[in-house]
Order: sequence, then C-alpha cells, then structure tokens
Amino acid sequence: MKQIHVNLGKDSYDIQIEKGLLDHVGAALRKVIQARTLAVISDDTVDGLYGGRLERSLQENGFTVRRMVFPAGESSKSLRMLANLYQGMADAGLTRSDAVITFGGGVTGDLGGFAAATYLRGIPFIQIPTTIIAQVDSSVGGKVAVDLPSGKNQAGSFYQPKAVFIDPELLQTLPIRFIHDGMGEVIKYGCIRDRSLFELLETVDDNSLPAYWEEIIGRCCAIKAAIVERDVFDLGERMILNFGHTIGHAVERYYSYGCYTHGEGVAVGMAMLTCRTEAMGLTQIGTAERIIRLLKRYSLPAAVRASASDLLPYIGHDKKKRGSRLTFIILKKIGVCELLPVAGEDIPHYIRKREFI
Ligand SMILES: NC(=O)c1ccc[n+]([C@@H]2O[C@H](COP(=O)([O-])OP(=O)(O)OC[C@H]3O[C@@H](n4cnc5c(N)ncnc54)[C@H](O)[C@@H]3O)[C@@H](O)[C@H]2O)c1
Ligand SMILES: O=C(O)C(=O)C[C@@H](O)[C@H](O)[C@H](O)COP(=O)(O)O
Ligand SMILES: [Zn+2]
Repeated sequence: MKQIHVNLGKDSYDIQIEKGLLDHVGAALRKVIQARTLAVISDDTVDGLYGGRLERSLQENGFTVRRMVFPAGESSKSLRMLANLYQGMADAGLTRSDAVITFGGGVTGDLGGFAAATYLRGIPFIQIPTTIIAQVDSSVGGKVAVDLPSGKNQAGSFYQPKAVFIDPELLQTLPIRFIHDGMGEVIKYGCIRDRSLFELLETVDDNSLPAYWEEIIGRCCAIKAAIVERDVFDLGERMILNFGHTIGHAVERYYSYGCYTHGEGVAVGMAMLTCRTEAMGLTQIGTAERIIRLLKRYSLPAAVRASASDLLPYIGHDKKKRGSRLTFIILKKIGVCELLPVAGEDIPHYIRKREFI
C-alpha cells in the first residue's frame, strides 16, 4: 500500500494506492467522511463490471448507495449529462452532508466532480479512478469540467476531492486501446519531470507493464501532487501538466471526440510540438525522435491527417491563453521543460506539421 498526501491546507487529502482496495474501500472511506447517502456516479461499462462490488463494500460500512449511470465516452462529458446528474442528485435527496463518489475514468471524474462542485454550491466528493489516465492524472488536483462545443473542459472549476482511492487491479479489464491511451499521459510525466520514468518506459512493454502499475501510478501521482501543492489554480508551474495538450485538445475536438482519445491527442501534441521546437533550436537534438519511438512502443500516434490550419481554430480556446498570447510548454530535453509565452502572430509556427522523422 502506498499513500501520498496532497497538502492544500483545509483542502488537503490523501491518495491511497493498493491492489484489491475496491473490496474494502467502504471501511477506508468511513475514516474520511461521515456521510449517510452516497451518489456513486459511473459510466455503464464500469458500473456493469464493478458497480455491485463497490456498492457492497459501501453498504457494509453503513452507507446508503444511489448508483447514477451514464453512457461511456467523451461525448457524455457534456452540459446535457451534467443536467441529468443534477436531476438524479435532487431525486436522491442529496444534502451537503452527503457525498458523491466518481467511480470510473477521467470522463466520470471530470463530469461527476463538476456536478459535485456545483450541486448545492458544492458537496463533498471522492475519486475512485478505474483507468490509467484517471489513476495517474485526472483523479488528482481538482480540475473538474465538461466540454463545450468550442472545446475541451471549457466549463469547469477547481474542486478538490476528499480522498482518492486507487486499486490498480481494476486495470486488468481495461481494453488495450485505453492502456495505451493512459501511457500518453504517463509519457508526458517522463518528458516534463522524470527522465528515469521515461527511461523505464523505454525498457517495459505491453506484457511487462502490469508489474509496474503501482510504481508508475505512485510516481505520476507524486509528481502531480507536488506541482498542484505549489500552484493549485494553474497560474504558473501547473501549466507544465499541459505539455502536449494545446495541440492534443485541438485534435480531439477537430475529430469531434470520435476518433482520437485524450491520451492519443496528447501523444500527437507532444510529438508535433517537440519536432518544431527542436527544429527551432529550443530542444536538445534527438529528443523528438526518442519521444516518437516511445509513443510507437505503446501504439500511440505521433501525427494526424488534419492540417495545421484545421487545428488552429481550436487552439484559440486554450486555457493557457492570456489575450492573444499563448503559453506553450516545451521541452529543453527529456525530463526538463519550460513555459514559453508566444505572441498571437507567432502561434502558427508552433503548430506546423512535422517536417522530419
Ligand atoms: N481533470 C484532469 O486533471 C484530467 C487529466 C487527464 C485527463 N482528463 C480527462 O479525462 C478524460 C479521459 O479519461 P479516460 O481515458 O479515463 O476516459 P473514460 O473515462 O472515457 O474511460 C475510457 C474507457 O474505459 C472504460 N473503462 C473505465 N475503467 C475501466 C475498467 N477498469 N475496465 C474496463 N473498462 C473501463 C470506460 O467505460 C471508457 O469506455 C478526458 O475527458 C480528459 O480530458 C482530465
Ligand atoms: O491537472 C492539470 O493541470 C492538467 O493539465 C492535467 C491534464 O492532463 C488534463 O488533461 C487537464 O484536464 C487539462 O486541463 P485544461 O486546463 O487544459 O483543460
Ligand atoms: Zn491530460
């Protein structure tokens, strides 16, 4: 069992990582909150696989459980689904002394977390992430949101969970595409802050990965917790967690969330931008090639058919924009990144398609 504390004053919480945790998570939760009724929000896949087991563990510890289920997929991270959840929470008679559990991937955590942040102006919530993306990234740090037609995560909030309970055994049922999807974010952590994690990923493969889940999840969560503690509201350092995301979010949105997953978009974004910054002399030679090789190892894309001008309209909605200026996160070398504010007229230079490798 591994525990990581996220120190945010009165909003502090623990991340618990433990194989088999699902079956005794009710007891662990009792130590954190005194709620009576719990709204457990999941998509239909996760509810079908694990909803009964979670409900049993919660009931055994005296909680009344209301399961709220929505269709799996990014298209559910919407205002329409948010309204459905509000209705369900009202029907369940949830009060501020009750709580929400987001049980699923990043879509569930972002959507359900935003519902918890805003229902009755905020009721407590707990993250039980079930995908790699959610276990290494989205369940920590309190970014909750839904997508708008203009782009990803455009209506949201910063709202910290009361606890994060991670059971790596749940990854056993995750389809291979979403294993790879999650590796997109894991590779991001290696790129921005952890060269030795990047090097580890260069030696591991699909077959040996499961043996490393606890280590990988623990390292990513520790990196994210430390960054969030220093910059919870994304005003400076936290922006580095967005490496690859400016282009990645545009790719997801350009293809209407139906073609590339989040991790795949981020993979394309990391590769495309690093090729450009390397060509501009801002990044150590050979870095882009090394990233692309690692992406391929986990069957992740490094390019898309969409042209730079296809993607540019969606880049205009990036949250790292201030006026016309956009801050890119660029790599100096593997494990070392920096913020690079770019004037509006220069942004297209960073979005050009790859001209080498
Ligand atoms: N808030 C943040 O800091 C943050 C960070 C990273 C990503 N995100 C967001 O997270 C979302 C992507 O997350 P995701 O990749 O987890 O997507 P997801 O929640 O859609 O899950 C991916 C798929 O895996 C299925 N699934 C989940 N757990 C499973 C399990 N244990 N076994 C079998 N199937 C399972 C789901 O039903 C779904 O079909 C995006 O919307 C992205 O913007 C947010
Ligand atoms: O927690 C953060 O900060 C991140 O940027 C993590 C990202 O992996 C995640 O995709 C996040 O949701 C992106 O946020 P956004 O502010 O670019 O919408
Ligand atoms: Zn992300």
